[in-house]
Amino acid sequence: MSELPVLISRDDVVRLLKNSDLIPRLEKVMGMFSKRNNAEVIQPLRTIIPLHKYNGFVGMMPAYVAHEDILATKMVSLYRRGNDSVLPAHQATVLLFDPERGNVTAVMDGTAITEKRTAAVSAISAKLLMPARAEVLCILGSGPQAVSHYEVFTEMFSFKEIRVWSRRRERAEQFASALQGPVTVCSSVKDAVVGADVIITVTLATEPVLLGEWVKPGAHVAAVGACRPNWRELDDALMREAVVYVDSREGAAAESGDIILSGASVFAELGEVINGTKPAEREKTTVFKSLGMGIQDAVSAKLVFDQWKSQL
Ligand SMILES: NC(=O)C1=CN([C@@H]2O[C@H](COP(=O)(O)OP(=O)(O)OC[C@H]3O[C@@H](n4cnc5c(N)ncnc54)[C@H](O)[C@@H]3O)[C@@H](O)[C@H]2O)C=CC1
Ligand SMILES: O=C([O-])C1=[NH+]CCC1
Repeated sequence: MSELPVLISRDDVVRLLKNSDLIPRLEKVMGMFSKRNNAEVIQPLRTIIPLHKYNGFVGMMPAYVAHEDILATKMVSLYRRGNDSVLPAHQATVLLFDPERGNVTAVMDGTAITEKRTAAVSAISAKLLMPARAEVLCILGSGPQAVSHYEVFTEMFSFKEIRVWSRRRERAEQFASALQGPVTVCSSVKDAVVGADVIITVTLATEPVLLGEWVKPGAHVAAVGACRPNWRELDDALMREAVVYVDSREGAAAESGDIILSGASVFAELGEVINGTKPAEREKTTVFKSLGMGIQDAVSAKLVFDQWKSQL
């Protein structure tokens, strides 16, 4: 009988997963993924079980990173709940395996991993694609992803102004007052977006909230929501005008309503920019369409587990 897996809580994941360790590992694994070498990285397309009755779905995200010998699976649920629900939209668990023996070594909170690794990947996209003198950051949405994006973007960059918009103004005010630094709360998406150099969309919208006509030429958009083929956050004008980068071409073709429904073409994966095989078109308007990858969860989980063991 194998040893029982260890359980790692949300508090431990938050404490152990540092952006400074995570970001180089995410860059490395996304670069390896974009080489499409199955001997290095195996990441099947996410399997989705729709739960129409509950207005949600569960996604299964297995991945194997051969170079680091990391085998993991994340299970993540997403429910579009009513405004007054106290339950979170996303809940996730990551199983980390011993790839040699085949047993599960750790079961850990995947919700914090999802928050941190998604924001870290958006920060990598901004590092590579935002205009050279980016001064104004705009965040659309005020949920956990808005918080994790605020944290890593303020850790990595120095913006002169940070704006937030949320569908319910009181939520944007709560978001702003819970943070360390000054944030301008905006009453409309247009007010938040006009003149911004970097725009992060972290909403649960299913119709476009961000219109191309408001976006400053040369701005960078990290588009994080709208993860189903019939959901949108960005309009056709923006999708067709911008140079579009994705995390995975296969994922984007299967899951991104913003890409599928606008007919926009994908210019490159972020991993290709990291590898230097595709250019970073910084001076043009760029969209990074993020959907999330099992390999991002796998390297995050390994990092958490290694840190956790080192502190025993
Ligand atoms: N690309 C990736 O790897 C990942 C993407 N996500 C996506 O990021 C987004 C944000 O996630 P969380 O902060 O956890 O979600 P959340 O549900 O806690 O927050 C979503 C925000 O969107 C707003 N919102 C809801 N419906 C809206 C609508 N119709 N129009 C405009 N705003 C609306 C809410 O008021 C809230 O401010 C979601 O779309 C989620 O699926 C989440 C995890 C990973
Ligand atoms: O990668 C991920 O965990 C998710 N992407 C969209 C919803 C959850």
